[in-house]
Amino acid sequence: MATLLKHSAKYALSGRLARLGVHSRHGGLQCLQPRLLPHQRSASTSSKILVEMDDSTGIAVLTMKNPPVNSLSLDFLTEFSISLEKLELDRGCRGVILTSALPKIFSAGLDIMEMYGKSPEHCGEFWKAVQEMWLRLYGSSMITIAAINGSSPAGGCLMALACDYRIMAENPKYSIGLNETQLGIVAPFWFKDTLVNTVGNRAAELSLQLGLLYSAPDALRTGLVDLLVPEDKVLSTASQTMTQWLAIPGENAIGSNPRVSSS
Ligand SMILES: CCCCCCCCCCCCC/C=C/C(=O)SCCNC(=O)CCNC(=O)[C@H](O)C(C)(C)COP(=O)(O)OP(=O)(O)OC[C@H]1O[C@@H](n2cnc3c(N)ncnc32)[C@H](O)[C@@H]1OP(=O)(O)O
Repeated sequence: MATLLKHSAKYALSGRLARLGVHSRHGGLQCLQPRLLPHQRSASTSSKILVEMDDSTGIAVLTMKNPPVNSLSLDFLTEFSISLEKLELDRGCRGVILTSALPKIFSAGLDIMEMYGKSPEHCGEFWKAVQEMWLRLYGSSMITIAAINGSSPAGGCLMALACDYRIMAENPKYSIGLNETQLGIVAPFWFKDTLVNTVGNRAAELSLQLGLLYSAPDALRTGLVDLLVPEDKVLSTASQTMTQWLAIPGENAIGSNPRVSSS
């Protein structure tokens, strides 16, 4: 029942998502290997996204590679949503790890150049693409883990928040948060809701009103991220964590998520 509710809530998020249908990708218990063996891997790449799929575990690593800072441009967002949709349609894919190929940056958030001096039509298309990215990630029927290996302000933080679990590099130079207020912007309500659902009301109020960017230790204390690990362990820890989540029987890890399920 919980699973069905999760599915119906999730697919109600977007008419386009409804096309994906309700099917189970989370079969019984499996013994999963955290490491990817070369012969079991497949990779697909677009210019800004690399997807590496391990068929033996059902774990895909989606790596953002849009230098210099993985800003969320219209092109990037389009490629991102297409990549995620392909994984969603792949019944063999059960979990996605989201990470960055760039040193020091997870994502700088929305591409500022997409919002400056552009036509209303372009802004509308861009905004739709931002919403689509969030809907696909937040409403995914796969387990999603953000492997945050760099700074992640504003829309970059939203991406991480839209995942089921967040693992961040314990580098004192990295920061994360919905800092829109500091930029003279009010974070849209669904940015706010995603934050509230993660850190609770009071922490979200302070965070949004002051436009706080948290250091990695403060992000952990606030609950913005779930785990800090040394920088070179972010991806391997994400892989191990994913294996644990995918070992939860049936669809219970997904179905018991309160953000999309009411029983
Ligand atoms: C119905 C229609 C409605 C339409 C409405 C549409 C608009 C709606 C608006 C509402 C939006 C609300 C929510 C907003 C969310 C956002 O995400 S806004 C973006 C917020 N992000 C930032 O402000 C990030 C700013 N950047 C940084 O803090 C730093 O750059 C960094 C990421 C920490 C990296 O620092 P560092 O390594 O020191 O690199 P830099 O030298 O600073 O930058 C390198 C180059 O990258 C460019 N750049 C940085 N961030 C962005 C970005 N967000 N977009 C585009 N470009 C970016 C930077 O300018 C540098 O470029 P060059 O000078 O050319 O090298």
